[in-house]
Amino acid sequence: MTVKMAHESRLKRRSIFLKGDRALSSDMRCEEKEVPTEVQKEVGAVGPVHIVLAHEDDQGFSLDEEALERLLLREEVVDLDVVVVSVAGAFRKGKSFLLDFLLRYMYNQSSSSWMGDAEEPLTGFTWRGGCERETTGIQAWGQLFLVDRPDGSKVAVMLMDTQGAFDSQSTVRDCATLFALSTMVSSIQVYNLSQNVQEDDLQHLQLFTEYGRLAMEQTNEKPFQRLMFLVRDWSYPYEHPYGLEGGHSFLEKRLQVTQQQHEELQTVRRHIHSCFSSISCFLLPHPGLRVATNPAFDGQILTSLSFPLDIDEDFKRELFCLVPTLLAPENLVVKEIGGAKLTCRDLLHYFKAYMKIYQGEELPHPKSMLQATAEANNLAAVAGARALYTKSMEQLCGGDTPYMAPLELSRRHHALRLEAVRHFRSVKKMGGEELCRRYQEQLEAELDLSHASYSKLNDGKNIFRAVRTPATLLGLVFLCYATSLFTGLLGARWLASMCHLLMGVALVALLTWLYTRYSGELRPLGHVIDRVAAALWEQTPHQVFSKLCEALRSRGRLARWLPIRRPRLASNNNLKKN
Ligand SMILES: Nc1nc2c(ncn2[C@@H]2O[C@H](COP(=O)(O)OP(=O)(O)OP(=O)(O)O)[C@@H](O)[C@H]2O)c(=O)[nH]1
Ligand SMILES: [Mg+2]
Repeated sequence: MTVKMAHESRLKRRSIFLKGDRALSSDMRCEEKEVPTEVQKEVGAVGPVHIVLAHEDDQGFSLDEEALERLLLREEVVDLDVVVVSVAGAFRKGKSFLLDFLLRYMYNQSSSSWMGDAEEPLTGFTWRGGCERETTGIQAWGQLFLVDRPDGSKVAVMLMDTQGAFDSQSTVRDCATLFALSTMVSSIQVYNLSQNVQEDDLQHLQLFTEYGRLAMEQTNEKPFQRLMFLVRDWSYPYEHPYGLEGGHSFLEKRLQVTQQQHEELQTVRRHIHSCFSSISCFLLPHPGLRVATNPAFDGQILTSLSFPLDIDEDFKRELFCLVPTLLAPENLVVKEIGGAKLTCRDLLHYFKAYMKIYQGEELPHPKSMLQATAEANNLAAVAGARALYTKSMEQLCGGDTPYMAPLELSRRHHALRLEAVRHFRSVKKMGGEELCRRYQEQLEAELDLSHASYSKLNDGKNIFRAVRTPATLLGLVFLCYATSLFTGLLGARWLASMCHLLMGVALVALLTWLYTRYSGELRPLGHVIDRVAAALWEQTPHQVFSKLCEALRSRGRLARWLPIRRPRLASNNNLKKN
């Protein structure tokens, strides 16, 4: 084809476009325009505002409260009901590109030729070709649009663009946080997908919405409002035609729950149905290879002589249906939480509250599928090994078994611990050696703790341990009595009185202890008396006895009874040396 023929065919196609498309025909002109249009001027004057900022180095996200306040607390919108339209999904799938058409519609609400001038570059939310991510955090259009609804009410419409999920710099937690946050604050969430609705798309939606539901107060109502699956580059119009109707039949099939399905598939579908009050689907054709692959394409919807790049007719036609489906006054959905409509002022508060929850540490961290599976595998293996150990220990020294020598108990614990660890290691697990070692350490620590509590239980069965407190207190009573008699005889009355007083205290303590043991009441008091008695027991007879043994064993027997000379602190010496 010669250059002239190509030029002619382009012009011909342009005129077909102008005639064929009812709505677009009136406003579109073929002449090259140098003066920016009204829409261009308005879009250029405002621009997107970063309301949620993504921080580098795994620092998460933060809310730019001032920017959000500037947007939502404007006098003309602050008390109006708010409609929030958000587009979310994987990165590099044309979200910002689509939002720029939504912008054109909002700036040209009354006109049927809202798509704008044919040769006008597509501006607004930043979009571009290439394989690296563009949008980060959450951006809102720097102006809310006032719309009169058919019922006479006036609402403010906010358009929101989100960071694409699954790029190489974001963790699963980042993706879940942004998706959940945008779903929580929006009344219409567009889930932007490519080519088909795959099972993993549904699983991610389940994960992200569950993460959102976790941060919201529990109610019986569905937590989110309208969800639209937007399938880009739909290539099977012969099975399900483009648009809303084709999307409806397609989605009905995809989200159908049948008894033959595996439980896992049923759960995902039930979860999605339980989260949104209305779910729809729109099948959008491919915009044309030149849109997707040519770096020089700047969003013009019509071929120009200098840039022979244009958007496919099918795409334009379907886009022309899609945008009003979302934004026509009769289709707007006011944001509601817990059944109450939100004004812009309310939305600001909710935004701040939700952001705080995601910045805090009380929510669990969503994990990748492999990580979650590996952790579940390891946890199951730990539970199996722990059960094996506990069963054997219960048989050995459980509540209804007799007292056992502590040394023998410790020996059996070590043998069973080894067996449990061997069992843990023999179970096949995902996640590699590092993770396995971490869980093994956790298991070993748990078994040691169990051993400590079995030892205590065993000690409790020792009759001498059981009578230690009353024996100590009785001993104290007799000691005080004898001392008071002796000191009374010597004439040291005040000392005798002191001994009487101490004897009284010991007697009251003994009676209280007996009462707590008999009734099971005042247990903390009983525990304190036990501890004091144990301390007395260990400090006096036991310590004296052990010192005596040590002294007898040593050469200079009496030397041991002399006050201990403490060695000087090494640090002091060092200091002096220095
Ligand atoms: N295949 C295909 N490409 C599209 C479509 N819509 C836009 N594009 C192209 O996709 C590329 C990325 O567009 P963006 O709007 O920046 O994509 P995004 O999803 O916002 O990307 P991130 O901001 O990185 O998440 C651009 O080259 C667009 O021309 C579509 O429906 N199908
Ligand atoms: Mg983008």
